[in-house]
Amino acid sequence: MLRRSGPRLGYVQSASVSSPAVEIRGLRKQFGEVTAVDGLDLVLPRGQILALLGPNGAGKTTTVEACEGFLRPDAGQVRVLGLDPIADNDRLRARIGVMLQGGGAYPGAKAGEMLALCAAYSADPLDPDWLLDMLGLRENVRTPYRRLSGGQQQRLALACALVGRPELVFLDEPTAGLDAHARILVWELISALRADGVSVLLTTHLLDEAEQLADEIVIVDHGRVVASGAPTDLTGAQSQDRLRLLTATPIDPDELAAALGAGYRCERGTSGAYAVIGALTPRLIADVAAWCAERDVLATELTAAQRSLEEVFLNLTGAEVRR
Ligand SMILES: Nc1ncnc2c1ncn2[C@@H]1O[C@H](COP(=O)(O)OP(=O)(O)OP(=O)(O)O)[C@@H](O)[C@H]1O
Repeated sequence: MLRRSGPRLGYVQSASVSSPAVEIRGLRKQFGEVTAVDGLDLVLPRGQILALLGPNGAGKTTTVEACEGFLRPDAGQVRVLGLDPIADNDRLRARIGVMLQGGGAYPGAKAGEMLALCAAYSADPLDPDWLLDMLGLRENVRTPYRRLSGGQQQRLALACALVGRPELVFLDEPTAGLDAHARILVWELISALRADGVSVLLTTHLLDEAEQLADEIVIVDHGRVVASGAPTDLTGAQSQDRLRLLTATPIDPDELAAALGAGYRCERGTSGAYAVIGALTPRLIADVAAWCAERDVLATELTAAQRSLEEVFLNLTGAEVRR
């Protein structure tokens, strides 16, 4: 668990504020014929990390942009740090950090200059050199933005979002395109934010990222919330009632389920394994093994399996690719 480990940013946010960091009620946004967000509710309490997960086109970026004040909702209410992101935009700007894909408008500017510029907007910024060190960008201080690699640009965008000591940070796919080392660096930094009481709303396609970092995961599809909860709530709810069975030769799952009796189902998974769903008891394991033995089927694996977040996600949003 990365949480509470790693570096500290050294600016502790007060948790004793009553309004949530983000509160969205009934958000709707239409683009022509396309309903991007369709009555979405979401609450991010102060000092927590919330990960928005969803297939391509699910409405994640639209939701985040409504919070950042870049988009006017068609209906619903959005409050950020207790304020209206559009009407109170000037007051909010200094208190939130936004990680922009593409890093801003100065492709010729050097990395160090860009960060210094972002720092100049804050009354009490973090030390830019320290932040560049933290993100492994020290050697790129004099590199023009357009010459940075994709991963370096991504990390610089994160540094720009954080340098003003924001109370709340919006991170849109913060580790997209990063190599494994850089991803761990960024994960540590996000954990450090949480340890300092900073609230984080992030979107990601990486299920392990959401599982590692988030206090709360919200899965959206077709602009609506389809599931939400702590990672362990989403994956663990059914961990005690699934048996994963791998066999050397195929079996008929319906026949096995019928033999096990009422209260049991058996499904064939995509990887060739079977899942027996029902009360997980010592008797069940013995019965499944005996059923295989009677049919001369070699059971190569029999495990009390925990549903992965990926299974939960695919189950809720379907397995087909979105465009
Ligand atoms: N400015 C826009 N004009 C027209 N359609 C838009 C606009 N912005 C978003 N959409 C559409 O709204 C829907 C939701 O888009 P959004 O970018 O919010 O999804 P997303 O969940 O962030 O997707 P991805 O994971 O691919 O980034 C998509 O169908 C998208 O094409």
